[in-house]
Amino acid sequence: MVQLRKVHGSENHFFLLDQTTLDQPLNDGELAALAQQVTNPQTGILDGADGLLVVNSSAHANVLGQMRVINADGSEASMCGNGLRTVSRYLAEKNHTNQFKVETLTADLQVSRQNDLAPDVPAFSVEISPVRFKPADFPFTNLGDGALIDQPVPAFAAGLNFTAIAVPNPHLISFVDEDTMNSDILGKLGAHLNGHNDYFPDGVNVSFAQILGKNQLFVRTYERGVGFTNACGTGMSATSLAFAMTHPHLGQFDHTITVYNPGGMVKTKVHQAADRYWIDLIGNATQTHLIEVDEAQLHGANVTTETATIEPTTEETAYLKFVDQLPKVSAIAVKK
Ligand SMILES: N[C@H](CCC[C@H](N)C(=O)O)C(=O)O
Repeated sequence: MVQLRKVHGSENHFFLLDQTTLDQPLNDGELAALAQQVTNPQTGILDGADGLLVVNSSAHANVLGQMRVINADGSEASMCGNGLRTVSRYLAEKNHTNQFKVETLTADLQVSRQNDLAPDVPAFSVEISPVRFKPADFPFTNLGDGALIDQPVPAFAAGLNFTAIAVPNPHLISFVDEDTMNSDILGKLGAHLNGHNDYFPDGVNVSFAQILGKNQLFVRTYERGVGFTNACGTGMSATSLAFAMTHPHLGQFDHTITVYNPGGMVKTKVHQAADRYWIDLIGNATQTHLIEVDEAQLHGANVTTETATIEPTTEETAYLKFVDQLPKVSAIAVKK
């Protein structure tokens, strides 16, 4: 029997699998098949999830593990901000330490345990980088041959400006008013740019942001490979950087930015040094269920209520209590 965990950052839900506990790690095809099966509300368990976080060993110095991210549709992403917080907590508790690095597809990222956000609501800070802007980094086409920063793109939506930032997974961001936030524009644009389109051949995470005040945002994201999620960590991080770059009198570098989302709230801090940017993403790392299943069922993409034993923790109740005491900033409800 091996252990699987159900975890979330701001109600962006994942199953977490530590492959170092397996006799035989899953190959890439098996990982994609398992992600699609177990995250599907119909075929999986616990109302499904937004993706699968895979922990492997790392040979890099001062690095406690490697994180891979498989979206619900089986596609692999280079980064996952909410997921990295939960992987960091898992590795911190497994190795009895609170500050270290985690290897991701393009960089070893600094992570550290933070004070609990509330009783039984553990929190971590994770580095989001590298940050890129060139069309080839997404990739995107037909939007000019330089960075896309605060530009109108009528083909996407009339009257909106867009910014493209890769962290390093690809993000398209627009600052919008409340009516636009509550309209179907984000869902339609997200579906279009993640289907057959002339701009983002590999898809893109699309975020709409409302500016609530100085260093305060509400962000909603239509994620590549998933659709609407309650929060997207890299999306909120990229949006915070776009905020500081395009609204410098409201979004400040090196200041804490509070980012509300349909699943709760995180904090970000955007930094700029000579030739690079990076973002700190701080928020909950909640573990809602411990799951026991035979390794063979993982290889066979067959984790169901028949094959797995599922134990809830007390942390979801604690997290919802934390969310209840937050200011009500949006009518957009949590997606189950
Ligand atoms: N859907 C994303 C990966 C998950 C990122 C998101 N869940 C986060 O917390 O950053 C992509 O394909 O780039």
